[in-house]
Amino acid sequence: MIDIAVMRRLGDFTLDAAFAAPHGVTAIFGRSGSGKSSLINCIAGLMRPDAGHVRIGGMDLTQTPVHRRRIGYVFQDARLFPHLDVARNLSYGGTHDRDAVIEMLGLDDLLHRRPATLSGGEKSRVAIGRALMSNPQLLLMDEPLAALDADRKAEVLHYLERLCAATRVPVIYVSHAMSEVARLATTLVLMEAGRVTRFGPLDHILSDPAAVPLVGVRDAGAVLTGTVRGLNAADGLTEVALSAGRLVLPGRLGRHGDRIRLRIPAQDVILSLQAPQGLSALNVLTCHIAAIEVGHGPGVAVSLNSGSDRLLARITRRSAARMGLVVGQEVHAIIKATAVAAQDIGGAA
Ligand SMILES: Nc1ncnc2c1ncn2[C@@H]1O[C@H](COP(=O)(O)OP(=O)(O)OP(=O)(O)O)[C@@H](O)[C@H]1O
Repeated sequence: MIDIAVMRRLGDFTLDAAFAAPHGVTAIFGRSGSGKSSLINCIAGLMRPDAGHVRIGGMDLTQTPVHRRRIGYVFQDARLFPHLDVARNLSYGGTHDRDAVIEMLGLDDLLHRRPATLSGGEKSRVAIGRALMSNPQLLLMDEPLAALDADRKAEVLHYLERLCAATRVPVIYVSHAMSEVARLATTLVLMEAGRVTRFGPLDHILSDPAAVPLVGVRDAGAVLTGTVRGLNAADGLTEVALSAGRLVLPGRLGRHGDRIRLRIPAQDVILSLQAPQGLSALNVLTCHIAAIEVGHGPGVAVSLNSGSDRLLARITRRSAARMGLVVGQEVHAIIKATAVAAQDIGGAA
């Protein structure tokens, strides 16, 4: 269990953040300036909180000297030693699980290279490997993909997914990119102006219409887990089975039987009272309205039950009134296949 409550004044800014999370991957999400880095620095011991505690498995790290905290830290920039090759960079902090880490992060072919010859994505993978080989009791990652271009991001995200699914080391992952968070995390911590506004299981928060203003309307969207049922090579579409329906999505998304996670942006879900016909969209799920949350603006967030899955739709207040939407009502959710972007699809942890 991770149990954190820290207070720290920084000029005009006050960090006053508290949350608890089970082991697993905890994502700290918030916009720039919300205090994510200050919080992670307090956890790492790089910044001293004025008050509070950071308990990991019962040990209060704020009462533990930094060199005894056993924290692995991966920064935005890889911070490798330029004069050492990858093998020596990796073993700098220790050689814990060396072979497994090298295999998991695909580092075998890089061991004799110097950092200057590596791509940004390769550097990131080495930095993550180095942190793991120091045998940490907690792994902190502060926007590890922020400095990478889209292709390198996708490459490292793939390895991070494997790591997050396989490792028993609790991970705290800081990001302001919801597509990363939704693919990696089990617990979500939302931050705003130095405070934690919400924390809990990622799928609960992302399908909760009341959390939409905290997540941000553009980033709002439920995360579902489905099973790959088949790839149609002729038209390049993959069929994914959900608990009460199927989605057809573009691209090759794993192999038959794989469990995958999908993030479906709330703004890309259209609601219909009747089962639609003669529509180009391939994905229609029959749902029941679980909750309706009227925001301050023109939007309304609607959460939907489809079997045991939860979807989230964001429609205008005007549409909701015109359709007479009420809790319990049956509606049809239409999802355009291309609304689910490649970066929003990943292996299920
Ligand atoms: N040493 C300091 N003195 C004064 N203000 C500080 C100090 N360190 C951070 N701040 C302020 O605290 C706030 C939170 O900063 P922090 O870097 O923790 O945010 P963040 O959520 O990590 O942002 P980003 O995503 O841009 O990295 C900012 O307004 C920042 O200017």
